[in-house]
Amino acid sequence: MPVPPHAQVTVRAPAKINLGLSVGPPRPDGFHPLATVYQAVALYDDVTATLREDDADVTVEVLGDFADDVPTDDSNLAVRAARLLQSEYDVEEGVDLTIRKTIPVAGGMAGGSTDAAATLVACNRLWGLQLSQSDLERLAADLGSDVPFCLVGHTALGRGRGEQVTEVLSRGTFHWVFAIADGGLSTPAVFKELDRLRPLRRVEAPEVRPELLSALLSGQPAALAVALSNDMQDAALSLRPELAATLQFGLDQGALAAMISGSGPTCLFLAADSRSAVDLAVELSESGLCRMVRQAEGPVPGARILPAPISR
Ligand SMILES: C[C@](O)(CO)[C@H](O)COP(=O)(O)OP(=O)(O)OC[C@H]1O[C@@H](n2ccc(N)nc2=O)[C@H](O)[C@@H]1O
Ligand SMILES: Nc1ncnc2c1ncn2[C@@H]1O[C@H](COP(=O)(O)OP(=O)(O)OP(=O)(O)O)[C@@H](O)[C@H]1O
Repeated sequence: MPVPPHAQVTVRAPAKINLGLSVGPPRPDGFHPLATVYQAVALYDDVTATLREDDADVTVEVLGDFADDVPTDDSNLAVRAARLLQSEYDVEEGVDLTIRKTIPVAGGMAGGSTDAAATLVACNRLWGLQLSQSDLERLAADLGSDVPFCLVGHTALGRGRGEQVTEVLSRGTFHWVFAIADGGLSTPAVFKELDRLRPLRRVEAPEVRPELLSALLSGQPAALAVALSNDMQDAALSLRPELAATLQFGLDQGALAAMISGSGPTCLFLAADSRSAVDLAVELSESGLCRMVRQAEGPVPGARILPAPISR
């Protein structure tokens, strides 16, 4: 039976990378203050929300490359996002969620966070809540530090624990290649390892490097390559030393820069142009150093509703 309009909404949700990730000493609440520059890249999960009119249940089904690694109970971040909307706005309807996953799980690319952001956008439309972008950003911050950025997308500065997001000017398009590792890394475990490796008294307040902001304004990949930084890289490499060989391989094959993505273990490479990105992706695929390789451009917008398919 055909589904009536607005009984089903699909939202496209991008992965994020951190072009700069500066981490301060832990706060009393256990979170670390950050100064980060996020960029949304064209590697997407699609979240489809289908209305349940007869009850308030929330269900989730996960399809795609990494489906087996994603929980389908109430710990799924997309389910948590739907339930948060229900409880805050006394919603009496339910939703069936389908996540088509392309973003690696526990890969340092905010896969779960972006599914949560997409679910907020989808259910806002599905349930006719008419919440503003700033309402959604407030709810997003309750779901996770990366979730507000996943709503906003493009290139943005993240402060606080990462949830305070302001857009940053960036010119042009950058070409990224991702080496996706076997298995994931737990974000809290990588923050813990970072604290173990650094003598805390000497950890300074987090800051964004001015050369990163000017490189983004210039739109020049060579300028961006020397401005990238990630304070979590040493901690991720300490937990997964074999990733150093993947980073070095990419540099040997002509990447302008190589870095761990967020908390890892995904390795990201900046290519000079789309042609070099294809060449690098082929070499990495044949290297046997990673589970799979993906290419994506950035920046791209945050979670966005896709046009409904045309039906007869
Ligand atoms: C590593 C990054 O991806 C960089 O953008 C984020 O900081 C992580 O963001 P996230 O996965 O949305 O993290 P949350 O779900 O908010 O927090 C998960 C756990 O990570 C740690 N955490 C997270 C963010 C932060 N600024 N400091 C932290 O110490 C805490 O142990 C927290 O309990
Ligand atoms: N919708 C979801 N997609 C992926 N993982 C989810 C989801 N919901 C809950 N999880 C759980 O969250 C954990 C972290 O997954 P996620 O893919 O968000 O990590 P990440 O990309 O490293 O996060 P970040 O970059 O925000 O730190 C997974 O191990 C999984 O158990």
